[in-house]
Amino acid sequence: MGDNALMSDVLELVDVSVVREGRALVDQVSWSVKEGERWVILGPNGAGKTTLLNVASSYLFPTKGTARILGEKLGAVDVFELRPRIGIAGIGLADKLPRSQTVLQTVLTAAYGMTATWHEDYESVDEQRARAFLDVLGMTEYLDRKFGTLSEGERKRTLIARAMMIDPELLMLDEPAAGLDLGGREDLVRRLGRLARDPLAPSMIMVTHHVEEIAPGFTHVLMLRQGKVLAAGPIELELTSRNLSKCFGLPLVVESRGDRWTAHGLPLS
Ligand SMILES: Nc1ncnc2c1ncn2[C@@H]1O[C@H](COP(=O)(O)OP(=O)(O)OP(=O)(O)O)[C@@H](O)[C@H]1O
Repeated sequence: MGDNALMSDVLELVDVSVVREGRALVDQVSWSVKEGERWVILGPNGAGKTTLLNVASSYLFPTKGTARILGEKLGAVDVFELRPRIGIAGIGLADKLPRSQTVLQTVLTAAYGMTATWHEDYESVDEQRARAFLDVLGMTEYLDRKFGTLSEGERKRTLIARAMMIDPELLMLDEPAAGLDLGGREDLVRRLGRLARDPLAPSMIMVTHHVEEIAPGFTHVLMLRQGKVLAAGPIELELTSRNLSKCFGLPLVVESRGDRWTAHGLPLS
């Protein structure tokens, strides 16, 4: 990473609101993500995290405000040119992918912007890349397994490899550790940590509910509550007990141990 002057904005939201049925799901959010940064979006259920991620990935237009993604202004750019530059690993995608395709095919099809069709004429260089990403995510033993037979953790790791396959400039991870058991979560956090610390890896934005899921190497946090930004900035400055308590609406203590985070509620008096 260079110094600030050298970093360009990967994402620049100015006063962005998303209003539905008279309610601001995202409320006057101003937020910028610079190249190379790794952001965590934290917030309780219904805070607007997914809505914000949908704006940041060009799938939702703000009702008010302006959004620039990878230097392009939403509304003035052809989103079909923009979207291939953004990798998204969210469990919503899993339902759209054919269950009968193998893990390798599931990742390979991403290179061609498809969810389904499988050709026999993929370039061998693409296959090598798909194998390499699956290896990074610990999926080498599952290459020939049908996607539909994978466990949730295996499916999530496959989806991250798939998102990497397009060589994205921005990688979005929507609750990648939700539903995983302790071992699965720790395995994923280790792998995400390796990715986050790789200077060649894309800028990243990860949505989560739990500070325990923040992998080492993540640099910034944005806390949302009722659609509004409560805090945004470097993790070591903003991930405080005070901010987290306000964010989740009850007294919480957050601690860092080594390069990881934990949080717990205070006992009832
Ligand atoms: N199309 C819509 N119309 C009306 N309300 C909506 C719409 N989409 C989402 N909402 C509401 O907006 C709020 C924010 O939803 P969003 O999914 O962004 O929250 P979230 O922080 O991702 O929540 P969770 O942690 O539960 O996934 C929720 O109260 C949700 O019910």
